[in-house]
Amino acid sequence: MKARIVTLPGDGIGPEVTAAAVAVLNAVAAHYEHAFAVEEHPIGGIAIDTTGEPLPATTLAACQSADAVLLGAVGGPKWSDPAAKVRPEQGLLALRAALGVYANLRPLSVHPALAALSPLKDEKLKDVDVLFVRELTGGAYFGTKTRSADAATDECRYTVAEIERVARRAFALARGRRKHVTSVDKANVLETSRLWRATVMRVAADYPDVTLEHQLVDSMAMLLLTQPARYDVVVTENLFGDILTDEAAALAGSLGLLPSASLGEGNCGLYEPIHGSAPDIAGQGLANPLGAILSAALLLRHSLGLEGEAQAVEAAVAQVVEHGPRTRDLGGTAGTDAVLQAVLTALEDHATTRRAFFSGARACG
Ligand SMILES: NC(=O)C1=CN([C@@H]2O[C@H](COP(=O)(O)OP(=O)(O)OC[C@H]3O[C@@H](n4cnc5c(N)ncnc54)[C@H](O)[C@@H]3O)[C@@H](O)[C@H]2O)C=CC1
Ligand SMILES: CC(C)CC(=O)C(=O)O
Ligand SMILES: [Mg+2]
Repeated sequence: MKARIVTLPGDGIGPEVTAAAVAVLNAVAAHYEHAFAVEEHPIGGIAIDTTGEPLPATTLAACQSADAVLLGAVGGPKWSDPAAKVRPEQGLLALRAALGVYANLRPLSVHPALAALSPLKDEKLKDVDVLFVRELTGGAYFGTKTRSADAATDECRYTVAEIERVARRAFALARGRRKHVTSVDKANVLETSRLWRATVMRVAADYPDVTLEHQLVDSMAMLLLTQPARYDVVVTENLFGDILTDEAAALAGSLGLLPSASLGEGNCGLYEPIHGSAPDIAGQGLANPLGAILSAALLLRHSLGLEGEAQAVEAAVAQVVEHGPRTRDLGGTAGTDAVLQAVLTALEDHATTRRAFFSGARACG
C-alpha cells in the first residue's frame, strides 16, 4: 500500500525547503522501490490569504488521515500586525495539538567539516550528540491569553499527565543511547517547573538504568554553548525547548541544518525543520534545504519504519556538508537547488553501491 504523506509548505522559505525534501522522498521511492502518495495542503499565512483560516478544516482532515506530515514553516511580516486577530502560527499550534504530537525530537550533532562555523572552538565538538525532547502541546504556547489596554497574560499550565508522557518518551529514548537524561526547568521560581521536576523524578524510578540530572534553564543556556558534549537526552518544556534548540543550532553551524520529528502515540508524526519562514531570504533560492531534507529522513525512520532509507538520506546530506556545495549560511555561495541536486546525486551513488553489493552477494551465494 502507498504511504500517504501530506506536505504543508506554508510561508516564506517553507515552500522552497519543502520542495527539496519532497524531491528527496521521491528519489528514495524510486531508488528503493517504494510508493509514496504526496498530497499538498495550505497552512499558515497562505491559508489565511486563501481561506481566512490558518488551519483549514480540509488541511487538518488530510493530516489526520495521513501516515506522516511534512511541514515547511509558517509566518512572516505580512501577517505579523500586533492587532491581527488571526495569525499563521496559530495554525501550526492547532495542528500540533490536534495530532497529539507532544514529543518534539530535535537531534543535534556537529559535522567536523563545519566546526569552524561553530562558536565553540573545541575538539570536543565532534563528540556533540544531543537529543532534545521538547514538550510540544502544553505550557505557555497553549495557555489562556488575556489582553487589556495596559496588561497582558499568557498562562503557563502543565498537568502531571502531560509531563509524565514526555518524560517517559525521553527516558525510553535515552535507553537506546548513552542512558543519561538532563531535565531542564526553572524550579527555583516557577510552580509548573516544580511539578515538572517532581514528576520527572517519579518517572525516573521506572528507569533505574538511566541517570537523571536536573539543570535550571538559565545556566543550561550557558552550559549548552560551553560543554555541549556533556549532554545526551535533554527533556524540557515547550518554551524552554524552543529557545534552547535555536541556541544549540549555532553549534551545528546554522539554524538551517536542524530537523525535527514531533511524535504522539500513533504512527502519524509531524516533521519540520526547526527554523522559521526566514522572510529575509525568502523567494531568492538561498535557503538551506538540509534541515527539511533531514526532517524527511526522520519521517522515513519514525513514521514509515524505513531505517535503511533514513540512513541513506543522512549519509547523502553528510557527504554534501563535507564536500559542498554549501548555502550562504554555511559559508558557501550555492543556492537551494544546487544543494538539493548534490544530495540527489549522493543518494543515487549510495543506492547504486547498495544494488551492486546485493547483486554481488547474490552472485557469490
Ligand atoms: N515552525 C515554524 O513554522 C516557525 C515559524 N517561525 C516564524 O518565522 C518567521 C520568522 O522568524 P525568525 O525569528 O526570523 O526566525 P527564522 O528561523 O525564520 O530565521 C532566523 C534567521 O535564520 C535564517 N535561516 C532560517 N532558516 C534558514 C535556512 N533554512 N537557510 C538559511 N538561513 C536560514 C534566517 O534567514 C534568519 O536570518 C516568524 O513569523 C516566526 O513566527 C519561527 C520559528 C518556527
Ligand atoms: C509556533 C512556532 C512558531 C514556535 C516555534 O518557534 C517552534 O516551534 O520552533
Ligand atoms: Mg522555534
